[in-house]
Amino acid sequence: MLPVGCSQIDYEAQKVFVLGVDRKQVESLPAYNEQVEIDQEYEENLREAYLNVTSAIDSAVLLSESQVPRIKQADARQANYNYTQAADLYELSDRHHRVIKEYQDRLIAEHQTRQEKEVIDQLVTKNKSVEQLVVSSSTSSTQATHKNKPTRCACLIFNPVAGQSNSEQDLATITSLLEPEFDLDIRMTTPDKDADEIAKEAVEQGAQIIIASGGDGTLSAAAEAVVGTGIPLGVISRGTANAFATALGIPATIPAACQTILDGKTRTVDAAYCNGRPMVLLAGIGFEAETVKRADRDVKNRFGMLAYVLAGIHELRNLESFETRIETEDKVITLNAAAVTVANAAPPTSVLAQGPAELLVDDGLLDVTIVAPTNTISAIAAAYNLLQSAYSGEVADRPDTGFLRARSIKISTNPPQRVVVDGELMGSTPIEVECVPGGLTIIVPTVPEELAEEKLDGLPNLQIKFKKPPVAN
Ligand SMILES: Nc1ncnc2c1ncn2[C@@H]1O[C@H](COP(=O)(O)OP(=O)(O)OP(=O)(O)O)[C@@H](O)[C@H]1O
Repeated sequence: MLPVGCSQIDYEAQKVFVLGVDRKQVESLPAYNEQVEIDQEYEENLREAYLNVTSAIDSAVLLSESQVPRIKQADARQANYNYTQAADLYELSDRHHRVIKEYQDRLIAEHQTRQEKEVIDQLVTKNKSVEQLVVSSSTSSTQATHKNKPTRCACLIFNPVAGQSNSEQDLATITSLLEPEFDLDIRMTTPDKDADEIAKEAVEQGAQIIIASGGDGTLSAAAEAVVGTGIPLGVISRGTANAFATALGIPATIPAACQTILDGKTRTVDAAYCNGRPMVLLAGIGFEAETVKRADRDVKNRFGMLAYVLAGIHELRNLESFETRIETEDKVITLNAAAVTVANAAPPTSVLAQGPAELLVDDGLLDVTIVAPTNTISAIAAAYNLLQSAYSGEVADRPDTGFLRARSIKISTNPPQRVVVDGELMGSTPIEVECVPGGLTIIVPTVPEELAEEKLDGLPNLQIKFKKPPVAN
């Protein structure tokens, strides 16, 4: 066992380097194997071994003296021992434990924003005990261990090509945060085996929890596979648009998403079936489908979220309306439209779903938004009006925009239009969408996500002048 202060974790090389520990110290350590119970006495013996030997540093670790942690002498068996008495053994350093430290810093910052100081204290204490010891192992050196073994099992479905970040680093961060509590069965998606197939296998094999990490395609596919199973789904978003997480109120950063999963609060939300295929967010007909088609992988890699905007602008130029027939439980409507969206849940950025302004994800109903502008200028105005609806909470009020709610909806068009379901192209009209009330169990934050009021830090030449003095808290 190695105190975290004597370690340097290199996630890319998948190695833990040992700092400032000599041969004599290693030989005097209490024996370790996976069966050993790490109780207080074991920990004290361990600490004593590290603190009592002061021989020269083994040059094999290739560190200059200034880089080596200076271990202070202290009485390891003191009755009221606390970890700050041998801070060099237990403190995280910016240089050697950047990932864990960043996670800890972000956790603290988030919770401070929410003014939950008692929660921070609990988290810091909890995290500290996780960080205190690291096992150096030739096979998997990225695993932090805790006195207790993981208590829960989960299948982690991970798309290694999602988004624009470094996926190896992302996976290392996720495992370092979750593995102290979860026995993770990590399964990678491949071009031939996507999240849907992997999640279905995991369901058949009796998975207790399924965690999906990737872009909207991966998250939706995994969610669709668990619809109706009651198996809780954890979500770690790493995509371009992160619509899935935003629509369901799940944090978009990896550390906050992992903390949500560790906290383990579940909520049942509605799902739906579109032409017999599970759907969690929305089905778009017309404009949205064309936009998704244009935002391909290469463009998304180069432009990120902008890819959708670029694709959207291009589509606006080619806007064409089509004859539409919408049938619900109690009526049949015919009209001309340029875009029809059937939404169960949608983030504010899914503008064409925002007619009703507020989409309730647990009301047992689907929301249909119809946009029918007659030219490009009014299309832009309608889209802007819908965006405003999403953020202001007031329903869209333009004559070329309409909406309705129903539990089951059939839509046909003339001519047939492309359909996109949860971000993936799925054939063309007609479609039949049926709500499945409470069909999905999802792991959500204990404290609902709050919308940030403003973010100005970091802008070039930023100057802020308050017209009135800021009110002290
Ligand atoms: N190992 C892999 N190599 C290549 N492609 C993969 C691999 N695993 C999954 N895929 C493909 O990735 C796509 C899903 O990507 P996903 O939505 O997770 O990320 P994204 O496209 O970056 O996110 P967003 O949809 O937010 O832009 C699927 O088409 C799937 O076939």
